[in-house]
Amino acid sequence: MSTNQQFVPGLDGVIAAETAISFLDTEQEKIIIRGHELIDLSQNNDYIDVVHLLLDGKLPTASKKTALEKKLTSNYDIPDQVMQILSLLPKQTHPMDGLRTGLSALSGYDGDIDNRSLEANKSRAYKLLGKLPAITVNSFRLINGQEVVKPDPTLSYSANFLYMITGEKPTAFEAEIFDRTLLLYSEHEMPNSTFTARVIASTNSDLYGALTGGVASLKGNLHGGANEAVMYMLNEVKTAAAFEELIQRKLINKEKVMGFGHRVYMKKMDPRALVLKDALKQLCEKKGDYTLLEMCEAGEEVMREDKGLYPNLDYYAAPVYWMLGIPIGLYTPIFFSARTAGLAAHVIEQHNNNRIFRPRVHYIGESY
Ligand SMILES: CC(=O)SCCNC(=O)CCNC(=O)[C@H](O)C(C)(C)COP(=O)(O)OP(=O)(O)OC[C@H]1O[C@@H](n2cnc3c(N)ncnc32)[C@H](O)[C@@H]1OP(=O)(O)O
Ligand SMILES: O=C([O-])CC(=O)C(=O)O
Repeated sequence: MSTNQQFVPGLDGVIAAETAISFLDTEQEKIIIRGHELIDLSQNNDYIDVVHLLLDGKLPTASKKTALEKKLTSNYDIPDQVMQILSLLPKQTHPMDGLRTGLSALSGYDGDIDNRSLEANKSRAYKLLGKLPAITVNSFRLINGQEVVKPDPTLSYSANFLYMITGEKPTAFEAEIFDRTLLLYSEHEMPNSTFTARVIASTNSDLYGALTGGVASLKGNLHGGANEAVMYMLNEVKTAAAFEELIQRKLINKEKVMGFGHRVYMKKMDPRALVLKDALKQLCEKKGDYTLLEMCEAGEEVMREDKGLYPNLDYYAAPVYWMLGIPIGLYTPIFFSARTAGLAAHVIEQHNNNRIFRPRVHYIGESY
């Protein structure tokens, strides 16, 4: 027995929601976030602006921005018991699983968890965004047997995040590049993790549960996990020629090359990747060492010529994070942390106009 609907593997091209949050306009090659172009935002605005845009619907005025920064800073603290839970995790725990555990544990500290009103959800989202850098960094540190690091509220949101990661106060240049990566990762229409979060939210479940599911989705290397996979691949060799060979070998072995391809931009470069390629160039220039850029460009060329495939954001995020001195295990958790703004906006939108997701199947089992 089957329904009359056509089955589309991977739901390729299927419309899953009506949204006012974002849209990948492939015809005009624009990533639209609430009417603004993400690439323009990455040149003229910072992550905090985009957080406000996603959650409050418009870019902030100067005073709203200051208020938002204060709101985030005042929510930096993590309950000690959550840190204790994280300290009990075995050291082979994947950093994304550490983050997932910490995020999930925070739900028990929300005294208003059953309140799904717009205001309650928004306030919850901002509180979580305040806590995410400390949860992300300290879950990683505790799993690795390192001391917990406390946030520095005198720094900007992104500078503090980077400071907690590296243990050193970043230069303005480093903080700005890191901020740009957060901004570019903040929202991207209907990737697997957003769909996951919306599906969970559609049962009237809460933001913590929806986000926790989002972490699990983002961990996979076909999605967010690709950024760390790219860096492991780059670290396998030392020169552009060797990297070219490595990629060619992977293609001969019919392996997927991480950081390439995209469901929506399969035959074009992800516009966000170009921005981070430029950031990598700037970082190489500062260091006076262009090796990583040369390797990435060599990989890009082989993939374009041999497969007609182009880099996605993760391909250039990886070497940028490497050059900022960020441990590889934190690449995907940072992606999630930045994406929390977009995911929360989607969960709020789903709660505000909800119908439970419940698709059908084509049955191909035993006859009956
Ligand atoms: C920020 C992000 O999350 S971006 C995505 C990050 N993920 C990655 O970089 C992982 C590598 N890329 C991929 O696996 C895919 O391109 C995805 C998951 C991003 C998109 O998947 P889909 O839209 O389902 O495309 P699908 O996997 O069917 O690929 C279509 C064809 O291109 C090939 N292809 C796609 N990506 C790659 C790749 N990275 N390396 C080699 N071949 C690839 C496939 O083998 C397939 O070829 P075929 O038609 O000959 O079988
Ligand atoms: O859109 C997608 O499928 C994946 C992606 O690039 C993202 O989540 O940023």
